[in-house]
Amino acid sequence: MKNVISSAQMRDADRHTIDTAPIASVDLMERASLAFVGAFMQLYPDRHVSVLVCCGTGNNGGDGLAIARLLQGHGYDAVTVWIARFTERETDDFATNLTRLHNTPVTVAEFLPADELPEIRQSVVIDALLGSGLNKPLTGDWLRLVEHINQASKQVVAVDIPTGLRANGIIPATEPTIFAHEVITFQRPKLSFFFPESAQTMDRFQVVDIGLDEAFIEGAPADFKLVEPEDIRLAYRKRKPFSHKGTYGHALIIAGDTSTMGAAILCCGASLFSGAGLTTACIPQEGLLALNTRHPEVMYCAMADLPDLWDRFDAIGIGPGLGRRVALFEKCLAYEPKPMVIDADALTALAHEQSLLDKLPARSILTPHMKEFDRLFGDHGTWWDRVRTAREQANARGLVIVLKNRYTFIAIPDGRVLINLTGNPAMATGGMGDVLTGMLVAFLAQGYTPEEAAMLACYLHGAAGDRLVADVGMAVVPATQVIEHLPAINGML
Ligand SMILES: NC(=O)C1=CN([C@@H]2O[C@H](COP(=O)(O)OP(=O)(O)OC[C@H]3O[C@@H](n4cnc5c(N)ncnc54)[C@H](O)[C@@H]3O)[C@@H](O)[C@H]2O)[C@@H](O)CC1
Ligand SMILES: Nc1ncnc2c1ncn2[C@@H]1O[C@H](COP(=O)(O)OP(=O)(O)O)[C@@H](O)[C@H]1O
Ligand SMILES: [K+]
Repeated sequence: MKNVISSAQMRDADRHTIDTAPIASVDLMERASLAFVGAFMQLYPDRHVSVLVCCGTGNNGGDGLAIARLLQGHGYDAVTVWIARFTERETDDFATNLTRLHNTPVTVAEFLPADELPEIRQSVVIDALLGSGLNKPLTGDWLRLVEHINQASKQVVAVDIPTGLRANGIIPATEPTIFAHEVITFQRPKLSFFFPESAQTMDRFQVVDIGLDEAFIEGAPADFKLVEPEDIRLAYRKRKPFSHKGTYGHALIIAGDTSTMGAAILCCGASLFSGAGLTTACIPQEGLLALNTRHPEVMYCAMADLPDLWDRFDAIGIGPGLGRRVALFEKCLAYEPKPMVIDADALTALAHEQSLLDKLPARSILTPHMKEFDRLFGDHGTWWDRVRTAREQANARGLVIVLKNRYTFIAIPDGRVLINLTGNPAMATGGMGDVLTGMLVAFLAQGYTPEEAAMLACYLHGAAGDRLVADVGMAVVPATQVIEHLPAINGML
């Protein structure tokens, strides 16, 4: 897993790399700018595209000046630079890069406070006004310039972070920022990029390596960790030659009601395709025909038989489409504790009867989306607050809380939050959460720890959706397709 680090830690990594590599600070800026230009050229290969690079006078602006020079060197023939001289301060590396830029044909215009801003005629604006040095909301001339750029409705590519966006995940809705279509960010994504409020500021980001000392970054204390493909490869256990169905555990899915039987069937299908040795469904009897037709491999257990059969199961998933049968949930909490995934209607039951929270088996997995989370733990005005509560609750109660989102946050008992990067908006369709729950139960049944199960299920669920978009070209991914695509994921493990 990779650390997500703060701006202050990034500055430390910067300094450490300069001291130990060793590399001159201005050469590190050159490396960052080269990396930016490499990514930019992929986005805009046409050398005749007109580009306006808007620079502040700090190091983000210094990057902008180097980028303008490098683009010109690569044959981009319509590069213009604007410098916002709104303060007398400039960094040394900015000054060096300005001298270097003056030796090129790139046109440079400087603007003082209150100067009138000309119309922006270029097609693409590179935002190098302010970066991770942002220390207060934009006001005055900065705000005026940012609004001028936003109003021009051009394609905006931000250097490192959109001007005005804080890096630390706290994104006040009222703080103005530039709107960037693309962000090319250095070494690590900024924590804010994973919070839904960042959508008011940016569309997409990509990370470029600028050669900072990785060992130093990974040695820094970090509460947020990115789940990487390598983590999945290491955690995932391939099936053994002499194994049998008993090796892979027995998953019980307690789900479904008359009008929501599909949720139970999706959940069972996901368990089946995620490798549980056996899957049993505790559904209303009226759903049996559908279940047997769709997944003849899945067994059935009547509600009344649950207490007698309970010992057979290695992991329990409860909640998808459970509807009026939620009383079952309370009953199950009285049986011998088993690894458990609590979703959907079972989460709502928890919200109504908070005392049940204390009865959950240790290290249970809760899988709320935003609304379920707030019903359970109270309204939250921002995602930062919501994630903070998830951390506190996971830590205090020893739970794994899978807070579902474009980037799902997995709060684990030790206080850390794992961020899952896979998945895409084509997956924003009903039933997708039921699939995730079935996957989680299957991994628990196979003996994975709740943390491992959460990491594997979230990653593979999103990766299956990503494959369907990238390889099959689907614009919308129905949940059944994710289930059927899960075996194909095996090829990447
Ligand atoms: N590893 C790194 O940290 C590297 C950083 N580089 C670049 O350096 C940037 C950070 O540079 P700086 O620390 O010089 O800071 P910035 O260039 O982001 O900001 C410059 C200065 O503006 C002032 N300021 C902050 N918020 C303001 C506001 N709202 N209104 C008016 N003034 C404000 C602050 O005094 C700040 O130091 C990064 O974003 C990145 O682009 C790269 O050059 C290379 C490596
Ligand atoms: N825009 C998106 N990007 C990535 N993943 C998404 C997106 N929209 C939904 N998902 C994923 O799909 C699942 C939806 O879960 P949920 O809202 O509980 O669905 P349902 O209740 O319909 O089953 C979550 O795992 C979520 O992360
Ligand atoms: K910027």
